[in-house]
Amino acid sequence: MSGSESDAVGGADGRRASVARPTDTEVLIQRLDRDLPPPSYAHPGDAGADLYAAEDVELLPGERAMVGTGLAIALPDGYAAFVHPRSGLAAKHGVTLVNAPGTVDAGYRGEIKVTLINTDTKNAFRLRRGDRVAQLVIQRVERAAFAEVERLPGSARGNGGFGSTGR
Ligand SMILES: O=c1ccn([C@H]2C[C@H](O)[C@@H](COP(=O)(O)OP(=O)(O)OP(=O)(O)O)O2)c(=O)[nH]1
Ligand SMILES: [Mg+2]
Repeated sequence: MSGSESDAVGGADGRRASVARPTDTEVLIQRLDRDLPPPSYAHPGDAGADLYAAEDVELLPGERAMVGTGLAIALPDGYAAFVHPRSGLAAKHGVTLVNAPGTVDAGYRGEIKVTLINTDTKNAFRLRRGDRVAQLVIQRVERAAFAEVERLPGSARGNGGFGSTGR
């Protein structure tokens, strides 16, 4: 086995149909690749909607690649989308994202891409077009008004970090 899950390209897979609810935030999507399914939540209550690979990729041990998803989106202002790894690929194959989670800005209209890396030291990983490659989490985000001061207010943690509380 190559490690590929071989989801059907363009398959009307009822199991993964996302049913929109009235409380869902509308996110406009454009399928740049019409043969791939739209992003979909596998279960009600899932935070991540699966993204599909638009191309075949083979990653040798330690190798990385930018993988297209054939998807572009327009988020409402005040939102961002985060590209997260799939835990199954990580646990079974050591395949994750170099920049996890990748940040998709609300103003970005290009194709969402996935920076896949094979961290396995022995086995190559093969992904086929149509396989689920990553998941997209949509979140509201705050914009900061950065206010410069001479001295920051004190806190219980202070400057302690990087293991300051022990193992
Ligand atoms: O995993 C990712 C991360 C980013 N992007 C896209 C959407 C995002 O809005 C844009 C820029 O991402 P980011 O700001 O993280 O990258 P950068 O290196 O700072 O590039 P830029 O100078 O274009 O901001 O690239 C993806 O498609 N996938
Ligand atoms: Mg940037």
